[in-house]
Amino acid sequence: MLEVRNIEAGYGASQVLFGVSLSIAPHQVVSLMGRNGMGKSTTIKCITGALPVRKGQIFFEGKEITNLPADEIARRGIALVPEGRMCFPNLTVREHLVAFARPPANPQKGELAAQAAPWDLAKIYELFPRLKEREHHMGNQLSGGEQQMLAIGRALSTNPKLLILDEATEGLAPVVREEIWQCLWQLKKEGQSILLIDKYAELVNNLCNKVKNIEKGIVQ
Ligand SMILES: Nc1ncnc2c1ncn2[C@@H]1O[C@H](COP(=O)(O)OP(=O)(O)OP(=O)(O)O)[C@@H](O)[C@H]1O
Repeated sequence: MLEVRNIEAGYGASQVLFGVSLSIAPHQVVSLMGRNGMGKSTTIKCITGALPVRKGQIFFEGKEITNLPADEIARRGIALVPEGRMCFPNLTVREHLVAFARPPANPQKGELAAQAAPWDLAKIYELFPRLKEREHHMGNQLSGGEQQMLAIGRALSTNPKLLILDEATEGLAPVVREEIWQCLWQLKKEGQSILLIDKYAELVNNLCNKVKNIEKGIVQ
């Protein structure tokens, strides 16, 4: 469903990606692993349209999406749970989960369905009962773990075909981290396609169908 072909990218005069290739089949969970500063987040920025690709191509469901605007890439069904969560301080939990919601893919239109049952508010609350309890709290009244759950819930509310998580368990208490990993297992069970960046190698290896390593901006 996603194919990244030999992309190159960087910031100003500094080149960070020197040839990253990566593919994700429907319902696969794939991880990009690598030491700090190797270009994992930069690769994700290129896929989601936040950073221009200088060379190479990216295809999603067979169509080229290289350097399309970020909102168009999101509309095609790629949702990002960004590093740092990026919850809005002045929106309630419920508002986060309805403001960005989108209906699921329509298989009758030839679109690939992302999962068996579409994500609506009830299903997101079932996955994260804590969000239901905090439904009327503002984004800035939540703990780090709750914000992370909200960031994942918000991404799921768009019924993405591909969910991308950038360091989703970073900085969380062990018990909350465990909850997020349980959620990822649940998503895998439901057939959600996922691209995951996380530094817990053993957990990543257990969960993922495929683990790719990035070294100095190169993934082969
Ligand atoms: N906005 C930016 N402007 C300039 N350089 C940047 C920018 N963002 C990242 N870089 C640099 O690009 C390189 C790759 O960064 P990137 O965030 O992709 O690494 P990463 O593999 O995700 O590592 P980390 O785990 O530390 O986030 C690093 O050297 C970083 O300093």
